[in-house]
Amino acid sequence: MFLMLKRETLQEYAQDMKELALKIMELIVLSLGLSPKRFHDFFKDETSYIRLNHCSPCPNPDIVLGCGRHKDSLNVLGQDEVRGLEMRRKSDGQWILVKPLPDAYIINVGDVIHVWSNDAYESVEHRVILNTEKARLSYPFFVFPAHYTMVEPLKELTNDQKPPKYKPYHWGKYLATRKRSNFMKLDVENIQINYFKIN
Ligand SMILES: O=C(O)CCC(=O)C(=O)O
Ligand SMILES: [Fe+2]
Repeated sequence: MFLMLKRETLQEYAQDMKELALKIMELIVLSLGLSPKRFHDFFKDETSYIRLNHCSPCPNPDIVLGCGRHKDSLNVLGQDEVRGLEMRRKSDGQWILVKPLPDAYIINVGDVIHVWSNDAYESVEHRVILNTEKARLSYPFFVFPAHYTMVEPLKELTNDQKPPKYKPYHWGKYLATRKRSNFMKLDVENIQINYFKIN
């Protein structure tokens, strides 16, 4: 399959996605009882991007994944009509197939909001399984803070009764470490926010 996309089209799409993602973050922040612009400074030098995932049909979907299990930072995920995305249900660890809905995005809250909110919001583990007959396309927009951002529970949300549940971590270093791990195909662990969890 060939995908012909003009640079301007993707730039325009990215701009719209960024506005949508920031709007969603404002709603999340409001729900935490903070000022809607509380997260904005983290994104002054944002490092957001679009990923285009194309999975060809596969005769042996039992032995290979389109995308191994992982968690992300906040992303707005568009997908075509081919099923493949699975989310891990927390209660029993089962993988649940996400039915694609026409004209709907999936909002993945992701790790950074998980940590900023000190566990009020939770990042969900997911993976992509392959289809025997059909190719599949997905196009998540990841809204990433500046590389120099220290990610840690927001001070306003922690106190002596509710201590921070994560140690601060450097976003750029975290990303670099993840990129070096095997993120792609194997059912193996890669670095996750629980590495910074305070016991
Ligand atoms: O293809 C999908 O539906 C999800 C892809 C994904 O999880 C990712 O690119 O991080
Ligand atoms: Fe993902």
